[in-house]
Amino acid sequence: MEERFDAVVIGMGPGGEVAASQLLDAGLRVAVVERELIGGECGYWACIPSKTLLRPLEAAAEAAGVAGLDRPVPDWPAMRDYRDTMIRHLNDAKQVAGYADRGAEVVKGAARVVGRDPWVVEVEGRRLRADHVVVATGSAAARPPVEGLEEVELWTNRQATTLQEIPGRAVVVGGSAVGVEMGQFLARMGCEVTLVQRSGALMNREEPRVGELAAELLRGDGVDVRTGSAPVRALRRGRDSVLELADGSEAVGDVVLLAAGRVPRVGELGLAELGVDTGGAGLAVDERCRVAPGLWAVGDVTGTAMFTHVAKYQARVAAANILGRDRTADYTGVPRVVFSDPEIAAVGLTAEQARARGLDVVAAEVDLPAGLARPWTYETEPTGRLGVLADRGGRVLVGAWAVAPMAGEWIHTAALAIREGIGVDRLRDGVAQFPTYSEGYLLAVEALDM
Ligand SMILES: Cc1cc2nc3c(=O)[nH]c(=O)nc-3n(C[C@H](O)[C@H](O)[C@H](O)COP(=O)(O)OP(=O)(O)OC[C@H]3O[C@@H](n4cnc5c(N)ncnc54)[C@H](O)[C@@H]3O)c2cc1C
Ligand SMILES: NC(=O)c1ccc[n+]([C@@H]2O[C@H](COP(=O)([O-])OP(=O)(O)OC[C@H]3O[C@@H](n4cnc5c(N)ncnc54)[C@H](O)[C@@H]3O)[C@@H](O)[C@H]2O)c1
Repeated sequence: MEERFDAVVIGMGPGGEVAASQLLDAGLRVAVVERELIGGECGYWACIPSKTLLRPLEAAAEAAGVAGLDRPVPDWPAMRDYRDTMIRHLNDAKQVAGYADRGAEVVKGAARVVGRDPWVVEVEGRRLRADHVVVATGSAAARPPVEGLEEVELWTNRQATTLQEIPGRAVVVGGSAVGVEMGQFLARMGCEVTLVQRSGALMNREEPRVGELAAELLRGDGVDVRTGSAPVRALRRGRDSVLELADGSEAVGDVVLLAAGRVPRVGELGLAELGVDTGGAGLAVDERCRVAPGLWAVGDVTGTAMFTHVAKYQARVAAANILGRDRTADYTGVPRVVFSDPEIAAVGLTAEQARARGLDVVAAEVDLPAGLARPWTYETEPTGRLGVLADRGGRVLVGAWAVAPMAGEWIHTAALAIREGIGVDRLRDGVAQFPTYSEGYLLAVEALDM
């Protein structure tokens, strides 16, 4: 027998939760399907535990960096306990009850789409028929094709973010957001970290300068950063987990942490069998987050910028369209923040991306302590760099990055300017609060040769 719904949401990470909430609030009859925990990767094994673990180390470094305070000593059992509170001890009973109270049919189990026109979703022997299906199944850690990987003590983000004890030595494979955040966390907790990055630079989707600064800050924490090298073979030597690298060297640890990207969770849904194209780097969606009539996808599964804020944004776009309000997604000016200490933030285009779009761009980089008061009131040995990129023709900002304290907060000035097309001349007329890091934008736009 088929149970009938207006919408079925598959996967209840941040994308699924926002989609389901909007549809429930609008009075639709909604079934939500989750095979693990409501809250998704983000809530239990990604954003929330990683940011919770990084914060005490940032606070300790901040205390050590001001006059008159000593560096506090991290209390690992207390940090671990708070992390466990934040990840709800991997228990989503309250979330399940909360959605049921709001009128959702909550179904725990792995969903498969088994029928089209109308859409039918099968979970644990139940058949859920719906006018709309929202796929929000997220992504899993990519496993690089390295011979012998099964031999070593292998961690993904899941083991890293729920770790109980700090390993003595770790090899981190991948040098972008996960690698930089977890590499710094482990190093600051006393672990000997080797970070192996295939690309010639860390954070290789950002400006090369950002990668240089990221490498500098990790090296400052004692991380052995090896760029331009990837593992070719893995093996166990006694208790050691060993990676042989393409350049002939070795990286040795007690654990090997995979931070080499994510793979959208598409394959197990049965969509290919129903004629849906699943061949790309994610479930392809149009600007309304539609895959096919009545079929929608949001979040990491779409392979679009894999961030929680993007998943939630796409969910708002898809829900609006399901509810009959025409809305399209615009990814201009979406911020990208790595929560290292100091934070690494970026938004918009890199110079290379801008030139590929035919823009005539001009860049400027400023040393914030050289021009501002705030870095000096903030810490005794201040650091901070801000870069901006402008289009000469349109006289607007098209990109920005910052490596500085709290950059993840004040990058939003640039995000808004880029999204709304606020002109360089208008920014040059800006008045930011004294003394703040935000004043850096005036220095940077004044430094632009245009
Ligand atoms: C270590 C780490 C740190 C991160 N930190 C940040 C950060 O600070 N900020 C940020 O913006 N992003 C961060 N990200 C990225 C962020 O976690 C993802 O972009 C976000 O989780 C995507 O949300 P989602 O809803 O698409 O998917 P997910 O959070 O992956 O949720 C998908 C859900 O679908 C369920 N599911 C899958 N298949 C099925 C099925 N067949 N049937 C039923 N249920 C299914 C899963 O169990 C899961 O609960 C981080 C990622 C990692 C790995
Ligand atoms: N603060 C945040 O918002 C945050 C934090 C963590 C993760 N995330 C998101 O989660 C996703 C996954 O992050 P990620 O850092 O794992 O992936 P990523 O795709 O951003 O970067 C993977 C890195 O690994 C490198 N790499 C790939 N294969 C390799 C190999 N075989 N050997 C060595 N290096 C290799 C790549 O050059 C790349 O720099 C990203 O979309 C990221 O934006 C966001």
